[in-house]
Amino acid sequence: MSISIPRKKSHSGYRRRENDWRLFLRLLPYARRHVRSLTLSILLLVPVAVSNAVQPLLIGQVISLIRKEPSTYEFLRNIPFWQALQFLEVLLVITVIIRLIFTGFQGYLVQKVGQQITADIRQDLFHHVTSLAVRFFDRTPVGKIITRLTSDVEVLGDVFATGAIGIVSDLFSMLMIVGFMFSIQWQLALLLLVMLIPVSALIIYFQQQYRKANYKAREELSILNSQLQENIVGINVVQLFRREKFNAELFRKTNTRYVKEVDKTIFHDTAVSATLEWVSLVAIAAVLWIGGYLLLQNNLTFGTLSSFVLYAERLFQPLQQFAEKFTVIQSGFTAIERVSDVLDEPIEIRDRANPRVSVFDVQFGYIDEIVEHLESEAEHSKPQLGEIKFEHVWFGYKEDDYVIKDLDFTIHPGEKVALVGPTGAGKTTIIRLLCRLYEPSQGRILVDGIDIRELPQAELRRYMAVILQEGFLFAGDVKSNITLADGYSFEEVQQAAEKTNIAQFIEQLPQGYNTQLRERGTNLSSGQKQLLAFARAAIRNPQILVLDEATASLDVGTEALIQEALNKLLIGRTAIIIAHRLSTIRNVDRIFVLKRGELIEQGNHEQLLQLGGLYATLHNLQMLGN
Ligand SMILES: Nc1ncnc2c1ncn2[C@@H]1O[C@H](COP(=O)(O)OP(=O)(O)OP(=O)(O)O)[C@@H](O)[C@H]1O
Repeated sequence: MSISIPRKKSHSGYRRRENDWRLFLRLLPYARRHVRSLTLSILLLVPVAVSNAVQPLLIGQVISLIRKEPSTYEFLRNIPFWQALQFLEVLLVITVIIRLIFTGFQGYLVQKVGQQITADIRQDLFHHVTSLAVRFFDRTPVGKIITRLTSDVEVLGDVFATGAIGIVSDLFSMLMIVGFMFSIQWQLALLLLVMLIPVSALIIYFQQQYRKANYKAREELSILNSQLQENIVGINVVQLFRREKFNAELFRKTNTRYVKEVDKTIFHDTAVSATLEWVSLVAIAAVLWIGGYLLLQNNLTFGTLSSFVLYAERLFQPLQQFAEKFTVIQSGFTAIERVSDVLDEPIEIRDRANPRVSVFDVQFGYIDEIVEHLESEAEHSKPQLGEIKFEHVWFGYKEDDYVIKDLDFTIHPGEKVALVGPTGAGKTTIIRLLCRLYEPSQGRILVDGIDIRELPQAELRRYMAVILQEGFLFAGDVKSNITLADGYSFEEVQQAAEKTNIAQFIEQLPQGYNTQLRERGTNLSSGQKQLLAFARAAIRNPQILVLDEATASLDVGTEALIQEALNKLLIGRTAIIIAHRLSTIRNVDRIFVLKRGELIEQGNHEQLLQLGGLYATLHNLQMLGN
C-alpha cells in the first residue's frame, strides 16, 4: 500500500488556466434549463438596486426641505411643506418595502435554481465518471474523484446559495449610485469615483491571489481525502502492520500543507474586507472635508452633503459585498475548473455511433433464445456460438511497455480453455481486453467473428460473465446483489442459486434472500461472496464464461459443490479459466501457457506434460508441493 501520492508540481491551475469567461460558458447549458427562474431573479435585482440608490437622495431631499435649501426639488417647493414631507416619506417607505420583499424572494429563487444546477452537474459527473475507461481509474486516486464529485460540486452550489449571483445587482447598484451622484453634485461624485478606481484594482489583485491559493488548497484537499480513503479501505493492513503512527504522520503533513494553503486564502479574503473597511471611512472623511469646505463657501447645501455621506458609505458597501461574492465566485471558478477537468476526460472506450452489428443478430434475436436453444440441444450437438479470436494482439498499460505480445489464437465455441503461467504473465490482462475494459494497442479481438469494437459494450458484457477472485458486493440485499437491477424475478434468482448449488447457503443466512449485505459485503466471508458471484453469473445465462481464480477462496468441500454446478453451467458455453492450482484445470480442452505476455505452449494436460516445457515444470513443482 503506498500512501505517498505524487504531488504534481505543475497542476492544471498552472498548466491551463482557462479564462473565466470560458469557464462561465461551461455553466450555460445548465443555466439554460432554468432560464425562466434565472431571468426573473436577475430582473428582481433591478428594483432592489434602484431603491438602494434612491434612498440617500430622498433623505438628502428631506433634509433640504426641512432646511428650506435651494437644492430642494422645484415641485416639492411648490406644494405645502407637510404634503412634500409626507410624499418623500411614503417614497422612502416604498423603497424599503421593495428592498425587503424583492431581496428575500430573489434570494430564495436563486438558491433553488442553484441547487438544481448543482444537482444536474453532480449527476452528469457521476454518469461521466462511471463511463470512463479503467485506465482513468488506474491513474486517479479515488479520493481525488470523490473530492471533485462532492466538495467541488458543493462549492459550486455555494455560488448560488450565498447569492453570489447578486454580483450583477452590486454592479448595477454601483452604476446607479454613480449616476445619481453625478446628477446631484459632480465634484463630490468625481471625488468618490476617483477613489473607487485604485480600490477596485487592489481588490482585483487580492482576488487573483485568492484564486491561486484556493486552487492549491483544493488540490491539497484531494490528496487529504485520498489518504483518508486509502487508510479506511486498507484499515486491516494498517493495523496488522502497525502503520497507524507512520500513516498518521504522513496525514499530519498533508493536513498541515492543506491548512497552510487555506490560510493563504483566508489572508487574501480578509485583506479585501479590511481594505474596503478603511477605504469607506476614508471616503466619508474626504466627503466631509471637501463637502464641508464647499458648504462653508455656500456652494453646497446641507441636504446634498448628507446625501453624499450616505452615498460614500453605499458606494463601497456594494463593493464590499461584491468582493465577498467575488471570493465565492472565484472559488466557484476553481470548482468549475476542477469539475471540468473530469468532465473533459475523454471516454476512451466508446460504442460506435452506429454499431454495425449485434452479437445477438448473428443467429438469434435475444440472448435468452440462444440459451434456451443451447439448453435444449446442448447435450446432443456442439454449440455454434461463443467463438473467441485474438488476432495478433499487442497491449501495454504504458505505451511501448507491452505486457501482451502478439497473441494470436482462436477458442472454438463451447471449448474450455485454461490460462496458466507465472504471476504477471498477463492472464488477467487477456480477460480485461476481452471484456474491452482496455483496448489493444495493435491487433483485434473477435467474438463470433465480430470485432468487439463494433459491438455495444453493454451487449458484449451481457454476452459473457466474468467471475473474479474477489467478488464485489454492493450494499443491499442478497437478491439485489444477484440481479444487479436487471429485472429478474425472484423465481429466476432462486433457480440460479439452485443451479449453482448455493441455494442452501443463502437459505441459511438470517433473512435468506432478503439478508442485508453491508458495503463491499463485509458481513460475508470471501468464499460466501464468491458463491454469490456464481449465482450472479448463472442467472445471466452467458454464452462465454470467464473464471479468474474464481474458486481459489473456497474450501475443498464448497469447491467440490461449486465445481459440480460449474460442470453443468459450462455445458454448451465457451469458458476461459485462469487457475494457479493446475489440478483444477486438468480436464479442460486446451491449456494456454503464458510467459511475459507471450503464448509459449498450448495443448491438453497430457500433451503439455509430454512436451516437458514450462507447464510440465510448473506441474511437477506443484506435485512436489503436495
Ligand atoms: N492496471 C495496471 N497498470 C499497469 N500495469 C499493470 C496493471 N495491471 C497489471 N499490470 C502489469 O501487467 C502485467 C500483467 O499483469 P496481469 O494481472 O495480467 O498478470 P497475471 O498473469 O494475471 O498475474 P497473476 O497470476 O498474478 O494474477 C504485470 O506485469 C503487471 O504488473
